[in-house]
Parts: sequence; C-alpha cells; structure tokens
Amino acid sequence: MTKIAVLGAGSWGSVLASMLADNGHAVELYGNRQEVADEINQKHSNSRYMKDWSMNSKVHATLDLAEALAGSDIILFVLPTSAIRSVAKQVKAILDQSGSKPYLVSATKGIEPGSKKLVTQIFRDELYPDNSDLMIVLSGPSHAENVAQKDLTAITLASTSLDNAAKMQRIFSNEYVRFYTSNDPVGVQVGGAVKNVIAIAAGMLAGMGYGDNAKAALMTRGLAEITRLGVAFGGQPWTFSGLSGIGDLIVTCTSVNSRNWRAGYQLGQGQKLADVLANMGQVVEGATTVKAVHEICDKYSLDMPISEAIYHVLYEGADIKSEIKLMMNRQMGPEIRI
Ligand SMILES: NC(=O)C1=CN([C@@H]2O[C@H](COP(=O)(O)OP(=O)(O)OC[C@H]3O[C@@H](n4cnc5c(N)ncnc54)[C@H](OP(=O)(O)O)[C@@H]3O)[C@@H](O)[C@H]2O)C=CC1
Ligand SMILES: O=C(CO)COP(=O)(O)O
Repeated sequence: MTKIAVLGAGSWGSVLASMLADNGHAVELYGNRQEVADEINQKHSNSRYMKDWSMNSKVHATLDLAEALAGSDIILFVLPTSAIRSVAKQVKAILDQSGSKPYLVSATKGIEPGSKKLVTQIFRDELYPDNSDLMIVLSGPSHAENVAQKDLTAITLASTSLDNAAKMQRIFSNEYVRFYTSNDPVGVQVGGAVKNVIAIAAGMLAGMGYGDNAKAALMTRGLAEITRLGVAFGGQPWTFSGLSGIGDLIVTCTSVNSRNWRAGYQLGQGQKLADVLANMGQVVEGATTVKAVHEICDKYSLDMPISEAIYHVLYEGADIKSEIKLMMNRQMGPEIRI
C-alpha cells in the first residue's frame, strides 16, 4: 500500500484523494478549512467544492501539514498556483526533520507571475534543487466533476524520469482513468496552464453571442500560442497535440464545468472581474496565469495576441469588442510560422 499526502482539499484534490483511496492507497488530505475537514471525516462529502457527491470513506482530512506528510511516499500538490511556493516551503521544513524524500506530483495548472515559473521549477527552488526526476506532472482533460462520477478520463503523467512517470501510472490508474506517460514535464505544464487563458477567451465569445466558427478559430489559434510559449520554454512541439495540450484545451473551452470558461462567459456578459472572481468561490487559474504570460511575452518578445488581449481586458480596462476588432485587423500572414 502506498501512502499519499494530497495537498489541497478543494474540488480536484478531494476527487483525486477519493480516487486514490478507491485504488487501495492510504490517503491523507490536507486542507485549510476546519469545516471542510470535519465534513470529509464525518460525512465523507465536501459540499463546498463538490455538490451531491460522496467520497471514499477511507480518506482522512487534516489541517495539520506534518500529520498529512508523515510517512508519505508521494506528495500530490493540488493547490492553486498562488499557494504552491508558500506550502512548498512548509513541506521542506517538515521533510528536513524526517529526512525523507517522497515523490512530488503536481496536479496544479498555472504559471507564477513575477518569477514566471512552472510548478516543477518552484519545487526545484523550494524543495529538491538537485532532483527533477522525483517530480511528476499530472495534467490532461479532467474535470473533477466527471472523475467524481467515474466517467472515462485520460490523463498524462510527465517526468524527466520515464521510470518514475511509469511508477505513478501504476499507482494512479484504474478502470475509469487511464494514464499515459511523457518525458516532457515542461510542455505538459505549459499546455495545462495556458489553456486556462484561452478558455477565458472562449467563455467571453460565448457570453457575447459569437458562434461555433469563432470558437474553433479561437481554439486553433490559441493552440498556436500555447505551442509558441511551450517551445520557447523548452517543451517538445508534439506534446501540444496530446492530452495535456489540445485535449485539455478542448475540454476547458467547451465545458460548463470549467471555472475559466464560466468566468469568461460572465465577463462577456458585462460583469466585472472582481465580482466574477469573488462569486466563483474557487480558483480561476487563467486570471493569474495571464499575468505571467504577459510578462513572458514582454521578456521574450513572443507574439501571443489572444493571451495579450485577455490581459488587456482583465487588467488594463480594455473593451472586449475593441480587442476583437484589433485582432481581426492584425497584419495578415501565413497560418504556420516555423
Ligand atoms: N477542478 C478541476 O476540475 C481541476 C483542477 N485542476 C487544477 O488543480 C488546482 C486546484 O484546483 P481546484 O481543486 O479545482 O481548486 P478549488 O478552488 O476547488 O480548491 C483549491 C483549494 O486549495 C485551498 N487552498 C488555497 N490556498 C491554500 C493554502 N495555502 N493551504 C492549503 N489550502 C489552500 C483552497 O482553499 P480556499 O477556498 O480557502 O482558498 C481550496 O480549498 C488548480 O491549479 C486547477 O487548475 C486541474 C485539473 C482539474
Ligand atoms: O483543468 C481543468 C480540466 O482539465 C479544469 O479547468 P477549470 O479550472 O477551468 O475548471
């Protein structure tokens, strides 16, 4: 039996914790809300983040990080990107005392503004400066709501060590979630992070009444932007035609389960960003990652007009219709730039 500490008792953390307990592993779920932990331990549900769902009764929730980490073989991070660095620092202090070196798996999808770093780069800063092989990225088209219902799902596990990705594949897989391995953690993380920005744009188009052609154009040109940034970061171009690239882009741009899509939809209907984020009650990663993408475009002179338009609308008061007009009137050129 593998001992797994899942950090983040929101929607995805709870569902992954329950799935891993279904697979027969011992799971400790670390959260930051006493009422959520009490409900998980006493009623085996998490109604704040996952309505009408019963989780595996063997999952134990705690607000004590040291208790969650004790004896763990794997630490699965399912926190918002904004919390990764501070929690990683706390994890480091606890691991230093025990001397253990568990695998670090990240299910978080985002890029940290300021540092412009991916989650595994934050792990290197704060936890294991010399051992990327112990870091594995879990990413793909996987809304928590669907996995909770045991709907069929396929997800990528990526690591610089394919052996370690394959170890996680054996631990995570079951009859309803199929995991594939990859040796491109950078490309997999960029796909998972930047698709959230494109999903906000997809929601905006829907909220403004644009149709299927607009959605398809946005997703295709969005994938070109994701690939451009991913390759600039050192990712492999073919990763973006996989589950963590186009796969996750499809599900996030077309599903009402997506918080990023729903945020975009509400913005497209004229609501204010602050109200949309406050009412969501859950993380909208694209709204933060777009800041990092803007900084990356600036620093590396990358051409990412859709992502930049979302940044202008969210943080510079630009009007969505004017941004669309600007994009439609950009200098014309070839579809593929090599
Ligand atoms: N939901 C999904 O379907 C999927 C989500 N993901 C990714 O997983 C990550 C988490 O998303 P998700 O679970 O949906 O988000 P939620 O908003 O549902 O939950 C996040 C949880 O983390 C908690 N949290 C925030 N900061 C801390 C902290 N410092 N210490 C402990 N807990 C903290 C939040 O608490 P509070 O509410 O108090 O802030 C909340 O309980 C994101 O990067 C997301 O992109 C990936 C695939 C699927
Ligand atoms: O990453 C996800 C599905 O794969 C979840 O997307 P949202 O954060 O937009 O809900």
